[in-house]
Amino acid sequence: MEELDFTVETLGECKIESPIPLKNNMDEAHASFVNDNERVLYDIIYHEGSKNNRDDYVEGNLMEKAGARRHIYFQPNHVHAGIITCGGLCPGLNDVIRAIVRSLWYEYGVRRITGIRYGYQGLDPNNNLPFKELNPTNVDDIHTKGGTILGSSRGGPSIETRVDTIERMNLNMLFVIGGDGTQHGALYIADEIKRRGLKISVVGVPKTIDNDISFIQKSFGVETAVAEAVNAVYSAHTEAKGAIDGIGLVKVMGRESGFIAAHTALASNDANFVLVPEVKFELDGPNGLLEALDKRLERSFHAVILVAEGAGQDLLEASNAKDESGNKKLADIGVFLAQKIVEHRKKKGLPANLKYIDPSYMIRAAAATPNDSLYCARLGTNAVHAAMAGKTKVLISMWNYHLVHVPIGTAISKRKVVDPKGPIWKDVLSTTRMPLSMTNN
Ligand SMILES: Nc1ncnc2c1ncn2[C@@H]1O[C@H](COP(=O)(O)OP(=O)(O)OP(=O)(O)O)[C@@H](O)[C@H]1O
Ligand SMILES: O=P(O)(O)OC[C@H]1O[C@](O)(CO)[C@@H](O)[C@@H]1O
Ligand SMILES: [Mg+2]
Repeated sequence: MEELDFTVETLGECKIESPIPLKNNMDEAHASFVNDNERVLYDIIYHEGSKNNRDDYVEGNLMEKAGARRHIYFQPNHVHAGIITCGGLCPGLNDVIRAIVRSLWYEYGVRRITGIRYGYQGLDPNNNLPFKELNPTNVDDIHTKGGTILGSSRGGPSIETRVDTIERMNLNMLFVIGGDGTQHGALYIADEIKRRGLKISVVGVPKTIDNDISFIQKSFGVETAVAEAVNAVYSAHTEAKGAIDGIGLVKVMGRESGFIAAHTALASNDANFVLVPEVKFELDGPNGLLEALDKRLERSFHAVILVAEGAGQDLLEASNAKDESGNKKLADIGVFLAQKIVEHRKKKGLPANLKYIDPSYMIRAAAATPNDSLYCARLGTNAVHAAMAGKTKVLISMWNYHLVHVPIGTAISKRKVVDPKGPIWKDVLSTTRMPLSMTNN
């Protein structure tokens, strides 16, 4: 078995008794403390034939269980906590902020909580973005809204400048809510903090509708994104069925990982073609999408195509443009496909009734579904427990239905993608009955 590094870094020994049992309605029996050496198995599959399956459970493949510790590192009344949200929007950001604030305030009695505005840009003094004091009153109903009350951004100042600001603010814990880029930034910030000999805990909460961060069962926001995308596919299907040889085309986000498209296809059962970045496809020729689409229309008189934004980039004109964070700007596969399909159908003298729906930002800006809200609440609360216990360079993750600590370095070591030979893609092929010959993986 591949050996992974799940060793979590801590700032020092935990010598302070946790105040949780003293707070509010909580007694010792309900505090539900987690022993610091409790572990969750990374791999719960029994591998038949393995000489001794227990040999696989080497330390590296055990994940540290998240949760409240009986003894903590920080004295609550000395804590000044910072919260930052970075990268693209994602349903549930406000839920996580709310959970962090309430857990700090009510479970630990922390009274100094500061929101940093507009992501890492808020750590650049040149931007003059005022900090926002946070408390249970001003986060009270934010979970009912999409977006982030703190604002977000791409790009930002140098790591040194970010840490200078953190140092000037006198923070001793920073909660970093963001995607892969954000967590890269968090790791470098934590490295710089360590280099300066500061005791500041950096805890990440992985945010992404793309679901592309590794060692996380499912990122928060993904479920809401899929629910919204299903609505778009429903509309595309309805439009397609209402026209002669109607074609519904829906584009969803997914830069390098096509989970939104794959999960939406499985949830809606209305998509006939699903195009994701992980699986190359041809447009023209006997094995191309256009030919397969014609055949489908001949047979069923309507078709729905669901495409992830990162799919088919090899068919488009490459550009070297990058966004402020250094992410490659993608060409618009949705508009491209819409044009090519209409051109192709017209050239053949066939009906070209195509309706194109791009719900990308509607999906991302939606408020979290109840299940996502519940997940965010648990991630936020457990991020607080981790920080109070002096854990650093760590993300809160759900793995095998347990909340665990994953070192940020491990989580960002590889991107999670839809495996073209894995069970999710197999089910997509099976539900869509898309011709295998169309994809040349
Ligand atoms: N390699 C890196 N080193 C340091 N900081 C980075 C790095 N990549 C990104 N960041 C920082 O992280 C922030 C967010 O990154 P990015 O725009 O890539 O979004 P993300 O966190 O990946 O989220 P998403 O892709 O889901 O929108 C940026 O403001 C940038 O400052
Ligand atoms: O338009 P923006 O803000 O650059 O964001 C687009 C990107 O953000 C994401 O939604 C991730 O947050 C990607 O799926 C997408 O490529
Ligand atoms: Mg990213």
